[in-house]
Amino acid sequence: MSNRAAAQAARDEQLVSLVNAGVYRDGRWLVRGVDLNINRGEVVTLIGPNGAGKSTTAKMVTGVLKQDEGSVTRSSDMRIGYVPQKLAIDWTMPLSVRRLMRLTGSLSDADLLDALEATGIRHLVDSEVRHLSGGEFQRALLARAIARKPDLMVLDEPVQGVDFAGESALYDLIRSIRTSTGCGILMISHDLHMVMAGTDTVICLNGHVCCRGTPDTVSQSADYLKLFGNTRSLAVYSHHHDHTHLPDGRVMHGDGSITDHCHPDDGHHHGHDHGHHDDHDHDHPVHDHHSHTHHHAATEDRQNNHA
Ligand SMILES: Nc1ncnc2c1ncn2[C@@H]1O[C@H](COP(=O)(O)OP(=O)(O)OP(=O)(O)O)[C@@H](O)[C@H]1O
Repeated sequence: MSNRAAAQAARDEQLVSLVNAGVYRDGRWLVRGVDLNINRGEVVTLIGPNGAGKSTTAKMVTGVLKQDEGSVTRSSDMRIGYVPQKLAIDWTMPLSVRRLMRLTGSLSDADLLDALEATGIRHLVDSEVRHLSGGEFQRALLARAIARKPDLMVLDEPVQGVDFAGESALYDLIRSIRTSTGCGILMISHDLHMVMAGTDTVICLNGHVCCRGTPDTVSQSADYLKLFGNTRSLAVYSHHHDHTHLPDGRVMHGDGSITDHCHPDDGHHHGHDHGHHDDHDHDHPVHDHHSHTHHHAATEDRQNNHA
């Protein structure tokens, strides 16, 4: 059986499932009411603005954060490869790609070189990490994750610091990793951008699930168009939230009107009692929250070192 057929055949195998999952910290819900399944061979992308709960949701998936309500079920022997948004690395110290690959555990030379080969940077194995370009660095992080042959890859902003052409190449690479290994992939992105093309399922978060579906379904759905604009190209390539969560939990829409919910009559708030989402203080658009600054610190450091 070809790799592709094998990946296809295994598609029904569910790797992780979140049902009505939420995380409550410091007196508020960071994210709530998340339903999410990832099957083997499937690419699921979380989109949404800063502070929307994308990383928090990914951490529930990996088990780094435990949900405060709802359920999270993981396939028992699942291996997870995580590509973080930032790395706590001292960029003033010399660090080769080879050592970067082994920072989190031992790895045979063969597996190490195979992974670098798969991401197209085998020739850089002895290069200094701080001298890598943005795209090469992201490839090194991807290689580090796939070297351990994960069942599920979680990629937090995999194209940051990468130019437009490099971004397209990286998404191609991520898709090819999915096809050749059959792993499931959870990606996080700030906006739809190019991520749409290679994604099976898009879940848009804004403290809760705003909308979801295949890229085509999402970009053509009345709900999506209502939320994000009414031209398809705009819908696919740029993602605008047309509402602001006020500190008191109510929602101000683009036209200035204020309601208790983002889109009270369109059926997104399914099943559970989501009304109480908006009873909490999730003022996404206004907080310049520490985690964002924190997350990007290493990238900025790295870029400074490149400068
Ligand atoms: N451990 C924590 N304790 C308290 N608050 C937290 C914690 N982790 C994250 N937050 C807050 O939860 C909210 C969601 O954060 P999260 O990192 O999930 O957002 P995000 O969608 O990934 O954002 P970005 O695009 O900026 O990375 C933010 O307001 C953040 O400050």
